Amino acid sequence: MPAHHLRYAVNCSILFTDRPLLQRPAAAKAAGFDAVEFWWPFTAAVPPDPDVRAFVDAVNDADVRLIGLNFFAGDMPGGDRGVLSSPAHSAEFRDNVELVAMIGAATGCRSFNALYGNRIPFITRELQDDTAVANLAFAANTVARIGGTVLVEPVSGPFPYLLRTAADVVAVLDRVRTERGAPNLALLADLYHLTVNGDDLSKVLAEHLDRIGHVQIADAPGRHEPGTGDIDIDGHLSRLEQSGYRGWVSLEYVATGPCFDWLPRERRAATKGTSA
Ligand SMILES: O=C(O)C(=O)CO
Repeated sequence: MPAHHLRYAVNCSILFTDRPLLQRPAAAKAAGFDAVEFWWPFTAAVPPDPDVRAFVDAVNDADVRLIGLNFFAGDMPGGDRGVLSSPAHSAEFRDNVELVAMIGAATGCRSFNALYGNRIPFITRELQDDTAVANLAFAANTVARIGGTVLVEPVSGPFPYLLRTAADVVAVLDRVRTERGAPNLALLADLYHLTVNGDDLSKVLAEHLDRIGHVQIADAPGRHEPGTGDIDIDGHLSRLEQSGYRGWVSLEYVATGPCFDWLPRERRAATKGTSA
């Protein structure tokens, strides 16, 4: 049994992948959870209305709460990890932001993850960073209308993703706040990505506690369920709770077997109506 009382949610883009996407919120409910999150669930940045309605209905009909949603992030299976810093994608991203805010209004979701993007050949890093800052400010101002927060995440992996550490992300958040006056942005602390990228988890969680808006977990190496690797996940979550973190902890791992055997059923449900 986990030693902390933080609330869990299931990432339905990486778990329950043996089922069609629209069945996953109900599968999460049947497994005992009542909070879910998704990466952008469509191929297009702005899919047809009936597809969006079907997604919203799948969440609401399953009686689960959508607590996190990624903005459109490009061709993820093809290696893209976000379009925030891509000048060629800015218009598409901003159209997506408007739609995400509508989905937030329809579901109650208030946390939205913006992947920064990979290094793009033949344009300067400065142009990518300036583009990302402008797009983040746009996203933050748009979701502010529904009381939303934009999350930014360090990501690991073989692609040239531009933000690898918590300090990289915090520097961007500071820039958006200072230059654009947008306060509703936060660090998404994914314990797996941070570890793989060489960040010192204890230091990051202590130093940036006040900037953390969301936490995701998977063990490392492997990105599998807690207990399959070397991260002291329970210890870090307990210290986070003791330090005052009250947000969600999302399960974002590739399951090696029965997905949730490590987590007693009575610890899966979160009290609906509480917010983070
Ligand atoms: O692409 C990933 O690994 C992510 O965590 C996206 O949110």
